[in-house]
Amino acid sequence: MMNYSTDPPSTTPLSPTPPAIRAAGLTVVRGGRQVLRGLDFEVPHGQITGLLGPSGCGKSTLMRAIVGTQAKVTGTLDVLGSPAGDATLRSRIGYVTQAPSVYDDLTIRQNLDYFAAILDPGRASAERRHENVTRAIADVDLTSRADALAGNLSGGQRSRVSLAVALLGAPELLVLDEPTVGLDPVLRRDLWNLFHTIAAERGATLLVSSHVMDEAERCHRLLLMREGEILADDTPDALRLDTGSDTVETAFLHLVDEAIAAGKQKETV
Ligand SMILES: Nc1ncnc2c1ncn2[C@@H]1O[C@H](COP(=O)(O)OP(=O)(O)OP(=O)(O)O)[C@@H](O)[C@H]1O
Repeated sequence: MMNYSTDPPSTTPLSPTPPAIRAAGLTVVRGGRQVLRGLDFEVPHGQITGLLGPSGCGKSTLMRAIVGTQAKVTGTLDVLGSPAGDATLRSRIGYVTQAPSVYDDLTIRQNLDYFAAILDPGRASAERRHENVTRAIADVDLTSRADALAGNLSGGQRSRVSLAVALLGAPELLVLDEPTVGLDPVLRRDLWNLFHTIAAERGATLLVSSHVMDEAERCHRLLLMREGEILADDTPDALRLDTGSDTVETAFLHLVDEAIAAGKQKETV
């Protein structure tokens, strides 16, 4: 096909954006057992990467290693260009664990005011803090409950308060451990829309774990895990195509069967 572009050809090649996360030979030992076994992968910048796999496969452990709270990590793990756990990364990463970390005796707004004051202290930034808190509460659709005590919220609402706390500092990387557990389908859809807005408009990178395979379809890329290993690292479309499957769930099951068969073959050789 002819190229009718009148733009001059670029003389300096564009340097590719470095990945947000890069792991090589990443291993984690917990309770004397290797729970992550020599992982090699990259998470691209500005996209939503889903971390999927059955319960106990190592998703939370991998997230803890990425945010720097996991002990006994060996191999290479670079996050936003620095080694995982580096002190300079603290304000650049938002992390939401499976257990919501909110103060029950404070309202939603008071919880956020408290964390905002830690992130951005001082009288001079009071107005900015107020704006950030109001925006983060609206982001997670809790404006109408802003003055409710956190102790009186449902489980799903409490997880959304934790997510709002993580959004406060406008982090470059958001690490979300099963953020949609216990939420109804409408809220799940709204949260996934919010994740896409955060990636598209703020250029943030999101790593979101789930064991609900239909959420895989909402990600730009997927890391499929099983028993401490990465089974696949690709886009949902490529995974379905490569395995001749209609859904990511069927593709995952196909890959599990392949891995089991390969394991058996190794045993018999
Ligand atoms: N504190 C601990 N001490 C020892 N082993 C642990 C500890 N926490 C988790 N493990 C083990 O590490 C492995 C990975 O656990 P992890 O919590 O990372 O899995 P997961 O994929 O996040 O599971 P889930 O979806 O159920 O949260 C599991 O085999 C688990 O038993």
